[in-house]
Amino acid sequence: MSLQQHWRTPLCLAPRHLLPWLTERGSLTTMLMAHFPNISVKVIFQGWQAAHLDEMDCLGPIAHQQNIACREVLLKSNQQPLVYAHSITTASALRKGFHLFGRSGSRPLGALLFADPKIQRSSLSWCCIDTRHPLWQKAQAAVGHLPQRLWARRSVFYSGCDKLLVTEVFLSSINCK
Ligand SMILES: C=C(O[C@@H]1C=C(C(=O)O)C=C[C@H]1O)C(=O)O
Repeated sequence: MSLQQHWRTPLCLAPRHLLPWLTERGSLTTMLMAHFPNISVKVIFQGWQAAHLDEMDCLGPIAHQQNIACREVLLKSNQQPLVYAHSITTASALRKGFHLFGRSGSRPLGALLFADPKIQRSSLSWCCIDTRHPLWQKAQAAVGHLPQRLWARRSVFYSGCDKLLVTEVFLSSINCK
């Protein structure tokens, strides 16, 4: 059955082994480190990019007028990619609440986000993305061959009025040990 691609997909449709990963409210990086050896962050892209249509509304109307700062990474265990992550924020947020976004480098973004008590996180939402979704296509460009459908989650981090949208796509190698 081909699931509709929308971010209100009920979790009951997700594979059981992915549920702990899809629902983790703390740092995903920290959870990966607890289950896999030698976690590293490979930065695929860090710069300005247009937001995808299904992301625009998450950042609010300001995102329709401003450039969007984007960071794409692979979280890997040794050389095995586990998660493709895509994070976006606005130019004005870069100057204020998420001024460290552009300087994370190969440090996991979560190390910055979860260290700041002023930063709050919205609820998680989930989607089973397929080859039509731009993030599936970007993950494939980064990783190579991928299953036709991948489960992803996303949430908005808030620093005051500033917003950062983080989307994490779980690659087939991740299996909650
Ligand atoms: C938000 C977190 O940071 C992780 C690391 C990211 C990065 O370095 O760009 C992006 C998303 C997350 O998978 C986390 O650890 O939960």
